[in-house]
Amino acid sequence: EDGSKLWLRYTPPEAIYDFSTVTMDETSPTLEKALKELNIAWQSFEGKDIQTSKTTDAGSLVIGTSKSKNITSVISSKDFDDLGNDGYIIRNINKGGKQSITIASNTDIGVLYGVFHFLRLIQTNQLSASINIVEKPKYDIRILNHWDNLDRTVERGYAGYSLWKWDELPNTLSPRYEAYARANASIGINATVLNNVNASPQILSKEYLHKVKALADIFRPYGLKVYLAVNFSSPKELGGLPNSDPLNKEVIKWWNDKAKEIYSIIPDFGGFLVKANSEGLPGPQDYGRTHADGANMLADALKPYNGIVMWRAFVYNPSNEDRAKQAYLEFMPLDGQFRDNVIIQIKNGPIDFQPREPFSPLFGAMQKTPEMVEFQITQEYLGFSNHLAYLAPLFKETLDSDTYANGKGSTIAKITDGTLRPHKLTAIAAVANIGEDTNWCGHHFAQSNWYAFGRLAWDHQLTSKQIADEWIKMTFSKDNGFVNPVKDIMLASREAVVDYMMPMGLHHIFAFGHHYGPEPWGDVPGGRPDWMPWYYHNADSVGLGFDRSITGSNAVSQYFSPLKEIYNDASRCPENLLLWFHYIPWSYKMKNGRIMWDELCYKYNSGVQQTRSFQQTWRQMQPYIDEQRFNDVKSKLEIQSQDAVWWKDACLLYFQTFSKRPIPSDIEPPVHKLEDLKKIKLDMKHHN
Ligand SMILES: CO[C@H]1[C@H](O)[C@@H](O)[C@H](O)O[C@@H]1C(=O)O
Repeated sequence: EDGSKLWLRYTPPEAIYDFSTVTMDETSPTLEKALKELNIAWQSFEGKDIQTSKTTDAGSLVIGTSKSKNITSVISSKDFDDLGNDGYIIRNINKGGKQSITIASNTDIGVLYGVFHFLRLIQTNQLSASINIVEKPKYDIRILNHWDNLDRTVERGYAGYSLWKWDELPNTLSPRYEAYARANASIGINATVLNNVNASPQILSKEYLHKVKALADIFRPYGLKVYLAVNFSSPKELGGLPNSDPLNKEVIKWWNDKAKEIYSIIPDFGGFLVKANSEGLPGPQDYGRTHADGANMLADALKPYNGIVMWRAFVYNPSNEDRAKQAYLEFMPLDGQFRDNVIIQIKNGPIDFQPREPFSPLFGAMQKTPEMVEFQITQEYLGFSNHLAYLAPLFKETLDSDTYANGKGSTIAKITDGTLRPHKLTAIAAVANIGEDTNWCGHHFAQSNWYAFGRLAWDHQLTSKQIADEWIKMTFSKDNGFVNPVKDIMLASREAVVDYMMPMGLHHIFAFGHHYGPEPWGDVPGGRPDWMPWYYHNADSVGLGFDRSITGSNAVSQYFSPLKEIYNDASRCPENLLLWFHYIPWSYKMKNGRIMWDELCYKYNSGVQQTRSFQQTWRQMQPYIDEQRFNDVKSKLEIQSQDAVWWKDACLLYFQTFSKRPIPSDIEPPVHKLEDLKKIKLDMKHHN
């Protein structure tokens, strides 16, 4: 039992609904996958293949689209009006005294999603006799971003090499390609960007497009569309043109021709994801043009084929006095200038996937431009694949944040899912944590973040608890003795990471480059200030934190009222963001009466204690699961708790050189010396 089966284990549940015969009177590659899935489950539950029949008398499970006679004879056509492309109905229908469950959709992919939902209900013991479910996704495009390079290294990937074996494609096809598509379909993910946003121009070469086509062909029956990240300089680098200026006619023609070529090879190609003028990558600004000029040129090339452009807002610049302000400053003036097949892809926070950030103030601010969230599933800043950090609470914290853009209740979820702004395009993205490792994600619990992203992209109203509950039951065990304590670990885990790494709004005090361990003292004389930890923490003899108030960088003014006033006022600012928005004296009184320095010590300590309690709980879980996964998780939790101590010691000992105050006597005293911690950077390599 190695974890390779993800949440698709189909261990026999308490009660099995009889679907030994499935009725279906249509066929398509996707419907065949639906039958195949039912068969995998039935094999696992009962050790037998399912039978299929074309008429409803035979089976107790009927599946099909609104074109199926079996379906239209029991479900009225108006029930399909509201389902869109991906929605479905699962209904128990009593016909002449005979019960049968019907799974129906406008499309075959909707049927497949319905089948996965039905199987999830069985596996989690939730299928009821009176079932009547109508579901459709909140977002049209539910997309993974792979940061996979063509040499198969993965930027910020901690689960081995890339799944895509470019050297073997298109002739040799790994079975994992289908397994990947199937896993995505099971949670409603319907799109994927195959390559890194730091994109090689080579991906658009004819040779690579044929490799991409091979993957697209495997993914298609599972409803998974392929997109590519493109390098803005491709016309120059790949096409040999003198420049890649988006207003140059030759450049425009190059992209038009390229789009035509792509669609002749992959007719349902999704579109482009672009990182431009960010971290040294080329972009329209190289030619004095704007993000809108660049995005629109690509959008025009893709438009005839219904392709879209996801243009990233991840930009920052050392000349700005506050990195957190840059995206807003660059993009707000362009609101209203983008084509209708462009969507702006914004990281959840204004800096960079930190354990906790406030939401990016761009959300809701661009009134005329569709916006989408980019989350990071891969744990670049949350302990890689070594630390257990269940991210649904982080994702939901962003989605549930009220921007006040259209008055109270303008949550990021409602801004981006079309509820408040009827944009043509709605989408949600996350940077994948998937690699070649047998268990896909490096840590068994990291699979839950892939799962949670898919589930929330489908329905952001689901709670973190519900998602954890179903994931645990399908992945490990349905026994409450296991489910409840493990769910508690998961639900507490992200906050524990915040506590032992960067509590109270601290951010970006990571070690240079690898972003695993702490390096609050880090400095490169003459280096870029916005890459230096001191730029973010500002520790000195008086206090700690980044002053983003009106009298500081004034980043607070990028938020709508009343948030800007709340964030601006240290006494009203949520304490978990205090040092994000304010520079606070060490002796400042917190709401609980402690001074800021003491509170910082208690927070770091609490993070460490939580990792210890995770270990304790996990040790009791041995009877419930297989040896291998039990031990894998046990040793990872050990690493996590050692790392937590390292973080606490490094940050407290370093900040103490400024605060000059004692560490409260009732917390664990540091076991390291600051000089030693400074000598050895905490790197994941330590543990291998
Ligand atoms: C793909 O590059 C990444 C880079 O590795 C990462 O450290 C930073 O978080 O963000 C960049 C981005 O999102 O573009």
